[in-house]
Amino acid sequence: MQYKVIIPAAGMGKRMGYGKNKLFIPIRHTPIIVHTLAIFEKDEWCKEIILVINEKEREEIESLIQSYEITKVSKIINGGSERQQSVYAGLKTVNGDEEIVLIHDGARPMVNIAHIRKLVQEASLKGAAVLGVPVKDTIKKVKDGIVMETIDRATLWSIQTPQAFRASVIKTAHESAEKDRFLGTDDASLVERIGQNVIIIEGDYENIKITTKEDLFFAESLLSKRKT
Ligand SMILES: Nc1ccn([C@@H]2O[C@H](COP(=O)(O)OP(=O)(O)OP(=O)(O)O)[C@@H](O)[C@H]2O)c(=O)n1
Ligand SMILES: C[C@](O)(CO)[C@H](O)COP(=O)(O)O
Repeated sequence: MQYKVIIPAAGMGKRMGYGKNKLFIPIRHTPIIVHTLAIFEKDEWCKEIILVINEKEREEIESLIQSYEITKVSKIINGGSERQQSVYAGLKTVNGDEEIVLIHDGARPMVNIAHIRKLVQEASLKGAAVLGVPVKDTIKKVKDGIVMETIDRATLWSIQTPQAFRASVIKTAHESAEKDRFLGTDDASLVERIGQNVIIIEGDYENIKITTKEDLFFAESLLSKRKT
């Protein structure tokens, strides 16, 4: 079983406050984006990486790909101002309709290959599948600083990437979202809105998205543990 992966890496890392794209921050002397790319370089089921970048960072990215010998990067596409636009730019380069396409944040360098493969198998059967973990905290709806509602935690999952789709499903979903000017925070929400079921595959709590500086400490200790 094989898949292609689109890796959006064109963000600005504003919440990290690093002053440039957080994906260049080194963890154990290797940039975050390289850790992420290396996972798919290693997975034999992955046949192609489509990397979506900020055009101003092309030279830096190409140099990293060369020096770390990431051979599966077939295309380096310029992204947009929103994550969804970046993903769609990468998706437009995918021709087949039946192939399995994964979309994985460049900011998630610790995803487990076994979970990726479960996603691929589920997406090939059902058309759409995402990784997630049950929420550990109590979640409440708040308005103007006042708690409006406590949501039943048994129904809540924290959704991650990769998100895996049959190419025809995710292409239709992005086309529909663009036509309707709908902006979602993940790709699965675009698929849900066109009436396609999305299957949850339980992942693990190590697959964090590196977003704020506290996440760097967690990532550093996890990657150190894995290397020992
Ligand atoms: N216009 C954008 C915005 C985000 N991303 C990518 O989507 C992933 C998830 O986005 P996020 O964690 O929000 O990254 P940033 O947008 O860089 O962070 P911030 O919102 O703090 O600026 C990241 O790998 C990021 O590089 C992208 O390709 N294009
Ligand atoms: C796609 C995602 O990682 C799923 O949790 C998340 O929605 C990305 O959000 P961001 O604000 O673009 O990082």
